[in-house]
Amino acid sequence: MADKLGIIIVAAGRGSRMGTKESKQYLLLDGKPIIVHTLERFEKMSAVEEIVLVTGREDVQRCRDYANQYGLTKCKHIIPGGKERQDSVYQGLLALGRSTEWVMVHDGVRPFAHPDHVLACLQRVQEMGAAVLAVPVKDTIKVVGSNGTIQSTPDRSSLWAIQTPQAFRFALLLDAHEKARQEGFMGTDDAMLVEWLGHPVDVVPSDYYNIKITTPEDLPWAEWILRHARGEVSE
Ligand SMILES: Nc1ccn([C@@H]2O[C@H](COP(=O)(O)OP(=O)(O)OP(=O)(O)O)[C@@H](O)[C@H]2O)c(=O)n1
Ligand SMILES: C[C@](O)(CO)[C@H](O)COP(=O)(O)O
Repeated sequence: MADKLGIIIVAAGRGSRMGTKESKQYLLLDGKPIIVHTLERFEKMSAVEEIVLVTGREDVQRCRDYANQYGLTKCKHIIPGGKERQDSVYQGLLALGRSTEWVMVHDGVRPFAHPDHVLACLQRVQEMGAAVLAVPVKDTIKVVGSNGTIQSTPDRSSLWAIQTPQAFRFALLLDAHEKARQEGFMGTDDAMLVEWLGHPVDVVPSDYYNIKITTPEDLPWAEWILRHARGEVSE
């Protein structure tokens, strides 16, 4: 990719569903903070030149120390985030600046995005302007009403669980964020803001190892994925 590509890694959340005193992105996985595992994945990719890490205001210095300790030389900006994930991504966009052509947004608590899938996403975004990783859902999904009964069963063949990274033409994502801020529209991912603008978003197949570490039962699963990636356990 010849044009300027910026990576935003958001890690300013509190991890309330994890329920630990320490925010989940700093919990240790094989002796290393989860956020460092995630950053190392992107640091190793030759297509990646510049990473913006968005953290809690109180964690900026800690993250600077990690960047030095673990040799994360591509982590060029470490900045404070906002109240919601969407606010944190917006701060990342401002830090990258308008000379950026392409941007990829990734959750700091998704340490296992496969480099081949990240590259596939980068290829697709150049054709489509917006591309996200995803996997087909494995369960039957129901829409449940406030009275606790099933309202409907969407056709599973069209349901995908959306992951990160999510890649966009920079100007498109900035426009989506600025309009959403003006109109008070909130989305749980960046694709949602771009969809809201009416722009198509391409879905790039990923794998089920690219989990978001969200609740306590994800931690032993994450340890297993790490060992599996190193060839220490079989399927
Ligand atoms: N204000 C926020 C909220 C979330 N995130 C980041 O967005 C990613 C995905 O969010 P999620 O898993 O929901 O993290 P938390 O918001 O920390 O978790 P919870 O919702 O359980 O509090 C995480 O890397 C998280 O740190 C962020 O940068 N800024
Ligand atoms: C961006 C995301 O990881 C895509 O699956 C997800 O939407 C984040 O949502 P959460 O509400 O912060 O878990």
